[in-house]
Amino acid sequence: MATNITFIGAGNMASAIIGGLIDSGIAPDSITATSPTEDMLRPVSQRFGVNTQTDNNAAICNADVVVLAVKPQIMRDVCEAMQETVLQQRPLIVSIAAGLDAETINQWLGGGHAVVRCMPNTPSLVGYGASGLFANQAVTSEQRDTAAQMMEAVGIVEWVEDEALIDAVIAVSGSAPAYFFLMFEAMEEAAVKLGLPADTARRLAIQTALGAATMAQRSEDTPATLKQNVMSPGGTTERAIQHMEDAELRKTIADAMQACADRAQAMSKELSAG
Ligand SMILES: NC(=O)C1=CN([C@@H]2O[C@H](COP(=O)(O)OP(=O)(O)OC[C@H]3O[C@@H](n4cnc5c(N)ncnc54)[C@H](OP(=O)(O)O)[C@@H]3O)[C@@H](O)[C@H]2O)C=CC1
Ligand SMILES: O=C(O)[C@@H]1CCC=N1
Repeated sequence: MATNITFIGAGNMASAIIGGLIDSGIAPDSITATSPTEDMLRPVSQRFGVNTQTDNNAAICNADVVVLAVKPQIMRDVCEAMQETVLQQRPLIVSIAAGLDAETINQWLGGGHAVVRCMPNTPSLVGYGASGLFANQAVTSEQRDTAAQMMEAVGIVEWVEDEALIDAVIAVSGSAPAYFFLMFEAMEEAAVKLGLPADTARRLAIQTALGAATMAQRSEDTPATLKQNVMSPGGTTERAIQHMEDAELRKTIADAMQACADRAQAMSKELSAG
């Protein structure tokens, strides 16, 4: 990908995408990351060998793609401070912020910009990311390809044509690595109560999740069938699954994902109003 990419913000999510891009063979000197202090930039510079900058405007001067990777709450100030340079340079803008729609970002940058809204997740760091993408009207097909290529370098990409669906993407993949990490915590705690050493329990739980995910990905069977295949009638799994169903685990998951999407919508209203 012969493209200069600047990441505004070098925190958790930007580092995950940068790490995935470097692993996929993208040249480190085509990537620049910014942060207000050198201290925050040292880890990405040392770990990935990318260019770093504390001045956002200087960092986007030669950028083809600008990835906005700061917290949603400071995005307005960050965008407005880059407005003049972005208006001159006209890069493709890729915003990864939760709860900020493409038009709000476009307006904060002065208007008329090609904006791709992207909802990635942290497994991008290891090449197993999952990103939902939405493009505004100004994005050309070439820019669409550039955005897709960038995120495909770190995982899978799904386009949505209705921007409102990005909130569903946040619920099912953007925030979802945390759901699985919670599951690992809970399984480890429970296995320790059953007598296993914590590190053994953690390794077994994580490997099992990896195995289940790989099977689900490769198999033509549905997750429901794969689950059924583990459940011997009258056996142990049936007992565990019945317990989860009785405890309304499905409803807990559905309610949690609804709360996630609702929060994204509320953030959008709060942040675009002011
Ligand atoms: N974490 C995740 O799993 C996901 C996050 N996102 C989105 O990614 C975005 C970033 O989240 P995350 O990486 O978790 O947050 P982090 O706080 O880890 O990263 C944000 C970074 O931006 C830096 N920063 C602050 N002000 C500026 C500025 N003026 N110019 C440049 N950089 C600045 C911060 O530096 P300092 O710490 O010094 O203030 C920090 O390093 C958010 O909008 C979030 O919604 C999307 C999907 C998943
Ligand atoms: O929790 C958050 O707001 C961000 C967006 C998706 C994952 N982390």
